[in-house]
Amino acid sequence: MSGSSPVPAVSLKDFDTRKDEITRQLVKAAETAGFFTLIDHGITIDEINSQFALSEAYFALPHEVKGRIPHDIKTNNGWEYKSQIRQSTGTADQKESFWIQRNSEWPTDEEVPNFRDTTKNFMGKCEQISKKVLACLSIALGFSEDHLNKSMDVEAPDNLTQMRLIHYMASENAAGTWRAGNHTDIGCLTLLFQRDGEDGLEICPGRESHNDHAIGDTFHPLPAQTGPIVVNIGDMLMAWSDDRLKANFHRVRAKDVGKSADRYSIAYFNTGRKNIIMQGPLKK
Ligand SMILES: O=C(O)CCC(=O)C(=O)O
Ligand SMILES: [Fe+2]
Repeated sequence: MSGSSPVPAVSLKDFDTRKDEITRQLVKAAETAGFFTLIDHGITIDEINSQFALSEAYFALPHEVKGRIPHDIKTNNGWEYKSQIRQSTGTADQKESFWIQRNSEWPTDEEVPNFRDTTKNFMGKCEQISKKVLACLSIALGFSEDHLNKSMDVEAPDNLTQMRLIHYMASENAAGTWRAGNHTDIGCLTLLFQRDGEDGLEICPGRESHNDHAIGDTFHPLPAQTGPIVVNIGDMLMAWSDDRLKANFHRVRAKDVGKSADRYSIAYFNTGRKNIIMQGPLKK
């Protein structure tokens, strides 16, 4: 690991002609750190900033308005406030978040102008990028190029892929609390957007051995940058690759001592279809 980022940056430039090289880079990172960043992915800084502006506008709404769509685990849609308790910490993450799927209920244009159209468009771009990565990983695993994407069809009514807007509230002397406790992602592949200066994400890449929830293991900060997309392998893809691709632990911290400003992040969780059975190459 070197430089300011503990994970490799992979460029998607000229994807069609560089697919073999990109595949090699992606699979190497996915087999070790379980994390990489994507650059030249086609979403502009303006588009990313606009999506974050909508997220800030949404979270600035009064609790009564956000509570109009409460988080529902059956629909994967809605707002939660300091409610997610991680197994690793047993305490609630110090954050609020809004979960959305394509067929979700959305804030109205009066509540947050253009929220729905802009966010749907942004989700569509995340889907296109995810498709490229999943095509490469399918090939690397010895499957046909469309193997992983077949389980992902976002138009299918049983698709569970979702976007999550996250807001970590400003805090002071946060020792003993977590913005997001140690965890691996349960889905297939996560795309995460951060903004310059809003650090706090820490990852635990390439552990040779691990203990429960990676407590006591070494975590490395992954500096926040507007532009590069942080991508990580989730538990599903680890299973579907017979453990070859690694779902690694990560967490988000505020400063133990002193003030931490608000932090916003946007995660796109490729989760796949509920009614499709997937197996790894060894058909275990
Ligand atoms: O907000 C972040 O940077 C990470 C969020 C995360 O890991 C998650 O929601 O699964
Ligand atoms: Fe995560």
